[in-house]
Amino acid sequence: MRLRIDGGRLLDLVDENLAEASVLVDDASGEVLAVGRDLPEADRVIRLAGEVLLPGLIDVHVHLREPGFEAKETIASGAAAAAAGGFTQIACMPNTKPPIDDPERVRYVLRQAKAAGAARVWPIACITKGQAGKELTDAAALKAAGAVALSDDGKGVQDGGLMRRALAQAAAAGLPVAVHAEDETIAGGGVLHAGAARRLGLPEIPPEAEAAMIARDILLAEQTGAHLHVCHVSTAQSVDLIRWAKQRGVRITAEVAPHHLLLADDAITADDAVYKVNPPLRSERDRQACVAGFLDGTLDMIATDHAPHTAEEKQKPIAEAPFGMVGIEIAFPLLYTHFVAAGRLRLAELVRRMSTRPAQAFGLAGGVIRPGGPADLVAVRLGEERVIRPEAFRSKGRNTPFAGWPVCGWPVLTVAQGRVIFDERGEPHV
Ligand SMILES: NC(=O)N[C@@H](CC(=O)O)C(=O)O
Ligand SMILES: [Zn+2]
Ligand SMILES: [Zn+2]
Repeated sequence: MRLRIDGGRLLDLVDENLAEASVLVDDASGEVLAVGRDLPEADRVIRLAGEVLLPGLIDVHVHLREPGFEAKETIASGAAAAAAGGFTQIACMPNTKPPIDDPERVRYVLRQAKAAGAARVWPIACITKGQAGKELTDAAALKAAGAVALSDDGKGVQDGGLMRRALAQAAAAGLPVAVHAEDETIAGGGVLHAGAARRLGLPEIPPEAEAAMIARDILLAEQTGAHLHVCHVSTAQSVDLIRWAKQRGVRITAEVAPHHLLLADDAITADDAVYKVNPPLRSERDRQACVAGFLDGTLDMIATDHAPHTAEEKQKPIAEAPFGMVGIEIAFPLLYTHFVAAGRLRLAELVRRMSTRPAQAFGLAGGVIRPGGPADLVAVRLGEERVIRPEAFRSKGRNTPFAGWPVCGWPVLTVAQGRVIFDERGEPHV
């Protein structure tokens, strides 16, 4: 079926202009057939009201919780939440039960994702069997089954010698290694950054727990030639180390989560586990260093680290509740509002950091709307302000500290592989 989308304003990522243009897509090939004015007839026409058309967003770090933790999220609910957030492709972390550490489990994730029919899902497989940090998985076999990266996300690989062999094997297989950098001997069972930890009388996670492991992995990536992808960067030291690694020519990419750009530990004034996340919300100085690193490109891309948990789990005190925040349905509006509308970043640059760059780093097609490219796009209403209401999320997870924040830039139509996967048009609220 050929679908034509009229009435939108297309963002050109080269000259950064917005121009009225139609897009003709085909769900048989999943490709864009044509872009421009006076396009040919289609089987179905969607008429937009001047919304801005962007390439589908791509999030390389989400937790879909299936198999094993379906009360938190399923592949179907997470992929639908992604579509509502304007994401057409997501890569999911393997810290499920059982963990995704063999080819059959990779294929299981792909099958469930296909059946869900929402955002496309790319499985990330474990670095070590069972994420136990003892024995390596088979990188080549995992890649052949469809894994796009390796990660033991949720914890760091504590054994440096094992990590060195993991990077060598991943380099040979052609897979990036996405690291959750956390030295457990430094983190020592902490739960919050120093300021909030002191106020609430809880143990801290020192920033060195993250930065020390990033330093180790940079040196190992340089030595093995592997592509090191650093997850959820949260400290000033980490940003400096990644900047240094890039100057040395190390193959490294890094992501930062919206919550680490927009919140610091001074937001935590009570024992409320909605603020509990790993790595923790850091100092205001760390937050500003992450913002500077994001703006100057040291931190290449946004990834949400969408980490759904049940209300019951998050009602526990900080000491006992699980780490994690959801974010995939609100990432674009939050960043559009606080960076683009605030005049700190151009729209085209935000789109590169949420679509083009993640696609390049993980070897995915997409990140640009062009004939012959994947028919993945999102229409957003830049001017319409709405308040974040977790109860309206498609995700099963409601655990976000951004509830009640007024933001604009909401996605209203998401198309993936030429098929509508989210449509919430209707009258603009303003
Ligand atoms: N980020 C989190 O706080 N939690 C993640 C694990 C992780 O990303 O390390 C989770 O799986 O819940
Ligand atoms: Zn992590
Ligand atoms: Zn994660």
